[in-house]
Amino acid sequence: MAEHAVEARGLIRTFDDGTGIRGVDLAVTPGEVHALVGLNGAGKSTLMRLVLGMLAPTAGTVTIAGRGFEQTDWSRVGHLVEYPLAYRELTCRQNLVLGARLHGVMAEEIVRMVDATIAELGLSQYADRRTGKLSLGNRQRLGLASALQHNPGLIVLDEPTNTLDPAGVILLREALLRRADVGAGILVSSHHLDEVARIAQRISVLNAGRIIGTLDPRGVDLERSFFELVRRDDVAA
Ligand SMILES: Nc1ncnc2c1ncn2[C@@H]1O[C@H](COP(=O)(O)OP(=O)(O)OP(=O)(O)O)[C@@H](O)[C@H]1O
Repeated sequence: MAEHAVEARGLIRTFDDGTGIRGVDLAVTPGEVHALVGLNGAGKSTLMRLVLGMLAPTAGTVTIAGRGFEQTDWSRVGHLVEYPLAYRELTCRQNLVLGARLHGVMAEEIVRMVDATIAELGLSQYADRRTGKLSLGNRQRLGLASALQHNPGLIVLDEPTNTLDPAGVILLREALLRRADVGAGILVSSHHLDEVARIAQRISVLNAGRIIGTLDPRGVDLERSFFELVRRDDVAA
């Protein structure tokens, strides 16, 4: 069986107030878009940070392409969790070149790759503008470009459509589907059920730190199914 792009087993990380992640198993297969949905505070960002090794688990394991963190090839991972990391005084293009170097992209590949991603995310007219002068949405597009440009095998994005305009949402959707088509495994969190239903093969519902069920992306009235799952879980708790 092909190995997972990422696999988490028995992940636990609770905070002092008792919230956090309370035992999660999760896998993303190559070529799959796996969406995580949940209410504010359900634990989506915490889970993504655990999956990326940005936060240490109290218990559980994560493997990326079959390897533990120590052996992970981080040049094959792209992520945007929390806010886009970019130097304000550098231009969009300069930030992307730097990101490409950090991801180990070969020098002769960088210009072509950066130009392609700038066009892909609709940043051409801002390419030479200082990042500090970009609007919030264009800074988000830059963060996404940096996460995607090196065509990673694993992509992890936390609420990537935040601050994007409708054109940006479509560009992102197409960019993700293109990468999934060539085998990337994509883990993406969102509050927009309709949007994730367009791209995800699997939608996992997170509530109070646990995965409580899945939604069928082709199902009708996803909102109702989502709230029903959450309500039942809250009542059981
Ligand atoms: N570093 C931290 N220290 C203490 N508590 C934390 C920390 N990070 C997250 N939490 C708590 O863990 C819970 C889950 O937060 P998290 O940000 O993962 O939720 P989320 O599902 O991403 O929410 P949202 O949709 O609002 O972004 C919250 O109650 C939050 O206050």
